[in-house]
Amino acid sequence: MTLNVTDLRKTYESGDEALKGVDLSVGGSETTAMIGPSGAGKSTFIRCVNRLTEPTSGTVELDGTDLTALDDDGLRAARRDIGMIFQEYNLVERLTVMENVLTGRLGYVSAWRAFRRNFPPEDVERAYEILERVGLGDMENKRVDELSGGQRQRVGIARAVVQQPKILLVDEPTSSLDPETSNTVMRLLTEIAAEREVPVLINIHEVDLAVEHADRIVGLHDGEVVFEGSASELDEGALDRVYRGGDPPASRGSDASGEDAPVGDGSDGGPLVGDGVVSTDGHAPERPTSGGS
Ligand SMILES: Nc1ncnc2c1ncn2[C@@H]1O[C@H](COP(=O)(O)OP(=O)(O)OP(=O)(O)O)[C@@H](O)[C@H]1O
Repeated sequence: MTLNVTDLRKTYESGDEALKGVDLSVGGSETTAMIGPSGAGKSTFIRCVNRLTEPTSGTVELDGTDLTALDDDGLRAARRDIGMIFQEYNLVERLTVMENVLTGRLGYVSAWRAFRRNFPPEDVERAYEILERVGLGDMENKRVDELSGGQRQRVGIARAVVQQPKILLVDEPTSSLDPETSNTVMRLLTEIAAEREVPVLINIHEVDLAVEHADRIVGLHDGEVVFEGSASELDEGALDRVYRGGDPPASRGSDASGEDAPVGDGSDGGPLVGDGVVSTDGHAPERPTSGGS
């Protein structure tokens, strides 16, 4: 499975240019982390990939099919192949863990079966297996509103995986989790990518988590990719470009080691890392006054 994004642009109705021509390929069972300061365009990018937000121009090819050219039916079918672990695709609070996971199969069963909650036995079996895999083996009957943040995120992962997607898109999976749980969730995502041989694209604030878990890091600044490489290549210069829009280096050199993780205490305006909470460029992105699209 390969996702090929070419020259993706998004200008909101407000005139805000959130993406200014982004190219990105993701494939194999690779975990790609997208980092960048608040307002860089990370969420816009991931939402444009599955067209929750309509891109202004550019192409998004999933195994050769351009998603931007699909009509509603085509898009609905294509979205079966995209597992989404998104904040706003949140869980249904009053339903059980199992019921939430099975909603991942909704794209495959008829509306009537879904309404009756009458899922095929193989779907139920698959849901049990996945719950076991994410460490919620005995929790299928718990209501989601009784779970911890980490457990909820695991339900979200199980729900995306039960769909048997060809790619996983993940938006800020750890933003409300403590550091230890964040690590566990990131590890789970990368392991599942390897086991199921699907690529994972993760938007993540915390640079240290990206460095530790991702195979590849993509840095966005102001709607443009300003870094792409391995964790060890993410040196001070690269971080400066990502978080402060510094100039690209004349010649590309890398002397950063993996253990010398490029993290800071935020005092220099750079990424603040260490307690699971990151302040990026020190100020929130300006919201357009018109409300936008
Ligand atoms: N619905 C919208 N309407 C208008 N402008 C928007 C909308 N959503 C985002 N923007 C603008 O687009 C730019 C990119 O925002 P986006 O949310 O994609 O960034 P981000 O990197 O995900 O930031 P964060 O890490 O804070 O979530 C920002 O300038 C933002 O104000």
